[in-house]
Amino acid sequence: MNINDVSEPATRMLQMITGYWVTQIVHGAAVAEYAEHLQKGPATAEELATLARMDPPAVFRHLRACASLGLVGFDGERFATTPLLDTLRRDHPQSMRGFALSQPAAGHWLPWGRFAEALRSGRPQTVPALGSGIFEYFGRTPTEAEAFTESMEGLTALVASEAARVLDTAGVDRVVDIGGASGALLAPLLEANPSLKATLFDLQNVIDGDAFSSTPAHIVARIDKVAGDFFVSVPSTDLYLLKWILHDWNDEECIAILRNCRNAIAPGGRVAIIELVLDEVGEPGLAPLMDLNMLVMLTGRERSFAEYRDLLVRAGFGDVAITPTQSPMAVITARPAV
Ligand SMILES: C[S@@+](CC[C@H](N)C(=O)[O-])C[C@H]1O[C@@H](n2cnc3c(N)ncnc32)[C@H](O)[C@@H]1O
Repeated sequence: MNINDVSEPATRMLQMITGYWVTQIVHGAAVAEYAEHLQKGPATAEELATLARMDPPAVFRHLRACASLGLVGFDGERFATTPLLDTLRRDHPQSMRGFALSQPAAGHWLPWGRFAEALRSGRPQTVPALGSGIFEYFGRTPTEAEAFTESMEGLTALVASEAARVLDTAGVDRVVDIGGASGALLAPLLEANPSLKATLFDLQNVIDGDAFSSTPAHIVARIDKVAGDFFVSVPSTDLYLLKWILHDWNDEECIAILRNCRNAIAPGGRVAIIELVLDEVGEPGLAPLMDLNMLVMLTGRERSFAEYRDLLVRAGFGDVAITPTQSPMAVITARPAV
């Protein structure tokens, strides 16, 4: 077996099996803030260890592994950043920092450590691993919760301008982002339509957190923040956004959320669901892998367009349409059935 020949099945398998090492190496780079520190110029392992308050020999070994993965460059003395490492900067336009901090942290890592049990039982592993569901866990671990909200912001940046391009808000008074986390989805919509108002709706701990960290102040001024539980009720409006909400929940829970939107929707209103949409079995892409994240973490699942349409119809909506975007996500719109 040639360990460098990725066309060899055993080599690929070895890479897959040790994939979690890479996950934690990237997590360590985010925790040590190499991307932020190296933005100012190349540095030695000792200097980076001092800045990060970490063990210098361990930091050198970490940086050597990072160099072998193409995360940093090395000139024989000092380490330098790369475009890949730059995506771990908080101010990067497509920042992956929050994702790198939150996915390999205990809230996701411990349930994923029980993956085989999720396969056996078909049930999420958050309660056995964390003692509660993930959103309750975030309620008592503010640092991890903030990293998760930041991760949602980074991933939303990949799709927000596309959502604004395909969603016509002419004549819409107010858009409500249900479970909107950092509110990053709202900014391009508000930029595109100067008369549009917006509400960010999420759990109390999220609303109290560091929302809108990357949103310009003149846009933030147009957004109300409302704390609540979408299983109880949602604010009334004429356009609801639900991005990466329904995939968290099982069919009955999704229908409960959608019925609350249906009950509160203004005449002529719409819901817009923004999700990865499952394709044929064997199609490459994020959706089949995200589906397993839902299996381990929550009661939800990824769905096909037909499955989303079925949920919407059962919750009292019709006129269901899907618009693909130039991101991995699609926008599914619906209006109350007459
Ligand atoms: C997967 S995140 C999606 C965040 C955001 N929509 C996005 O796509 O970036 C799910 C969001 O739903 C919120 N959430 C979970 N349970 C909720 C509830 N019962 N009521 C309101 N928001 C809730 C979480 O706090 C979190 O911000």
